[in-house]
Amino acid sequence: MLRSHRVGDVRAAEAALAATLPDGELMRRASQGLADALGHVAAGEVVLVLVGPGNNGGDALYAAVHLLGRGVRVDLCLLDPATVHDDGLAAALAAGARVVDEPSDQSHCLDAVFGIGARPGLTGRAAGWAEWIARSRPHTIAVDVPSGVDVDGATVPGAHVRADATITFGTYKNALLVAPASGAAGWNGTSIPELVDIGLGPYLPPPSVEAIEPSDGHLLEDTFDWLRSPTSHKYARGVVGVAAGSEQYAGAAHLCVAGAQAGMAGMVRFLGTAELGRRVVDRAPEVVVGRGRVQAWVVGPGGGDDAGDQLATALEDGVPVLVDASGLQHLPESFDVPALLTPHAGELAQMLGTDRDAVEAEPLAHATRAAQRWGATVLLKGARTLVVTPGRATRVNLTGSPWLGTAGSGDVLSGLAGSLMAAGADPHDAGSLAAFLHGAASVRANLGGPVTASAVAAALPGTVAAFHDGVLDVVRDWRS
Ligand SMILES: NC(=O)C1=CN([C@@H]2O[C@H](COP(=O)(O)OP(=O)(O)OC[C@H]3O[C@@H](n4cnc5c(N)ncnc54)[C@H](O)[C@@H]3O)[C@@H](O)[C@H]2O)[C@@H](O)CC1
Repeated sequence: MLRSHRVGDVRAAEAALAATLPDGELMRRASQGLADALGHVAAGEVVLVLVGPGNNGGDALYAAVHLLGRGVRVDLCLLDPATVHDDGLAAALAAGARVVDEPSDQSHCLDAVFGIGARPGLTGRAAGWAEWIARSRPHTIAVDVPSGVDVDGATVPGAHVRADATITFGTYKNALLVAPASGAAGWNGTSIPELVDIGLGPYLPPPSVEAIEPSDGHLLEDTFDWLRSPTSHKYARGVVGVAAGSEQYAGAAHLCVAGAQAGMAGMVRFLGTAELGRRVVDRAPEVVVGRGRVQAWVVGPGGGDDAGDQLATALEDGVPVLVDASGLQHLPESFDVPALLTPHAGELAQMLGTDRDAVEAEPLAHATRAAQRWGATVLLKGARTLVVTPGRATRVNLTGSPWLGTAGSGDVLSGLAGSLMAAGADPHDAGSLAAFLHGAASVRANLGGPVTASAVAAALPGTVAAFHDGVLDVVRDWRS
């Protein structure tokens, strides 16, 4: 699991660790790690270091000393010479760095304007530097975080640096994992921001945000007891009820069922019109049509006018429920059962009485508001799908690719997540595991190119197996 922490928690952990170490040792570790991570810069090349007033600038100045020692040339732009890290500057100058007034034609840039001490939004010269990066496109590495982003809220409320990569210290920060700020941290293909271990681990509290990784296949056996049982049978695995599809969106019924069949439940029960039921069974003969006992319900994908009635009926069963799409327009005041709500940004905006732009600008804040409002788990679909449950570390999904934004992929996701709930996962684990598997399946289905929702569903069983066996390979493909 990748973990990110809030600034206050990072600072407290740093203070506790620093108290056990000689003065300056933390910055020494950070700057050494930073210089090591800059191994791709060759002797003779010029790196422009944008230096702010705090320790973030100090890290970069000491890293510059290492670079200069390797024959790299270093230009320094100082935001304010009066407030720069004095000892760091003296060391860099003594090693041969040169102070320049403004950026010019350097092809490498180190953004050390602000770190975790940043107030969001750059102004004045710092904003001008961010503009220069956007215009001249030097290869830019952000130190700890890209300057100007909101580190905890993971938003980009004003001018900020857009980096090609970020090298961060001690633990991830929310802004490096969660959109939209994660876009400024410079994800490249399959890589994520690089983490330099400075020894913070034992001093960190539980994370603010976490992300499932390919090596977390143990989560399946941790979550689904019956996976370890040789006497397991279909009812032990659970039955998932799917109330999805309508005359207008008949395909949603098929796709939701396909997602549910690819999940962990032992049986799928379908509820819909007689005609839709016949069509579902024609394509998926394992499905049982009609009411009966289920361990979790999925209501709403591609639903019609009766979505409200279907949700009310499902809630009478007293089992966990996943509500998607049209079902989201009929939410009760609160839930008496574990609930997973799976809106996209537009649907979440409607639920909260705001507009889509506001949700996209602050997805973490809005998903959190909705989770608290309904006392439910909210899975906010997007390029960085969020799963938010009051009292739990938020999960952000890092698998998938832009190709996953395709008609019907949400129907597959809700079927899959409902299937995991029926099989014993709570809404938080079900939503986050489903998002992880769904994204990974899309990449496995066709790395680097388009996928259909049906192809994603077809790739799911193999993805579950590979995850369980710890042999998942490439799971993301984001090219910025
Ligand atoms: N605390 C520690 O022990 C360690 C800190 N490290 C580094 O230290 C950084 C944090 O250092 P600092 O706390 O000095 O914080 P920063 O280096 O982020 O700088 C904060 C300073 O910048 C000013 N500032 C922030 N945002 C501004 C804005 N938008 N416009 C104008 N001025 C603004 C603040 O008033 C403050 O003076 C980390 O990100 C990391 O790079 C590392 O060396 C590891 C160890």
